[in-house]
Amino acid sequence: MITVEHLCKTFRTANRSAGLSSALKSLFHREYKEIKALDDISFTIPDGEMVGYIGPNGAGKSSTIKVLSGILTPDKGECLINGRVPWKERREHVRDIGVVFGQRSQLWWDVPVIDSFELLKDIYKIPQNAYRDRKEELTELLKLGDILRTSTRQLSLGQRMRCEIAASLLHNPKILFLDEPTIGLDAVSKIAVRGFVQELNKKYNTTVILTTHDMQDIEALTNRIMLIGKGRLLLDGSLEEFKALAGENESLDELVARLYCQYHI
Ligand SMILES: Nc1ncnc2c1ncn2[C@@H]1O[C@H](COP(=O)(O)OP(=O)(O)OP(=O)(O)O)[C@@H](O)[C@H]1O
Repeated sequence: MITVEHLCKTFRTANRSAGLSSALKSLFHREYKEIKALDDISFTIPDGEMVGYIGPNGAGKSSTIKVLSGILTPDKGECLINGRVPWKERREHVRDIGVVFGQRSQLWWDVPVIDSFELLKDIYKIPQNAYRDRKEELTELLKLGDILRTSTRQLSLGQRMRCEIAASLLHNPKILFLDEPTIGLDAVSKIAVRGFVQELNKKYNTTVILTTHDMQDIEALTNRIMLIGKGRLLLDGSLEEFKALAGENESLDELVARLYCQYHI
């Protein structure tokens, strides 16, 4: 169970104009601007739910995932995941979660994928038998047989993403955070990733929080949508309720674009 109450996070960044004289000036006098990445966010996610967390670029989606995974400490607010505060009990918390950032890799770049898996086994202290069974299961489901001995840098994007997903699940986490998991993938790879996540949820009741700009991912995988903009949670309801907002002949992409305009986000 994930409970988030009144979460706030503000980033303070230096304002810098272009040019050498501005660079010199900024050595003596700096102006700062504040960005409210998370502005009073509250929600609850029960075990086994698949949630789509959507919003435009810069809305605060990744910041939320970072707080929930314990990477980022909020300024204010509460968050309890399976009874733990993520950023305070990180060591224990990471055993419960798997995280896939589509735009970043958690695999070691120059070594065969299987070596990354072995390292993760040691990091998560996965017992040998449990690791072997899990690796075999993931290898079969994600069709990794031919690529486990290839180094990450030599994999295609689709192959790498399947390996990333397997790596995030080796320790059998109860919660999976997927941040743009199908970005840049071809249609076949996208369908494979979606199918796998559906199976995972069905078999293990894994909670899935998916952030993406791909509304087909959202439609295929989630039963609840949360829409965030400028750090604020603007909509939270079932996929059906969300779809009902669409006008006649309006696609989900068009609906989302209209909502972004409507909310000025
Ligand atoms: N480390 C940081 N320092 C300063 N500002 C940051 C930092 N991380 C995020 N921000 C700002 O916080 C806001 C929310 O960023 P976040 O990455 O959470 O958005 P997002 O919804 O994930 O966007 P995208 O869809 O582009 O990935 C943005 O305005 C971003 O510039």
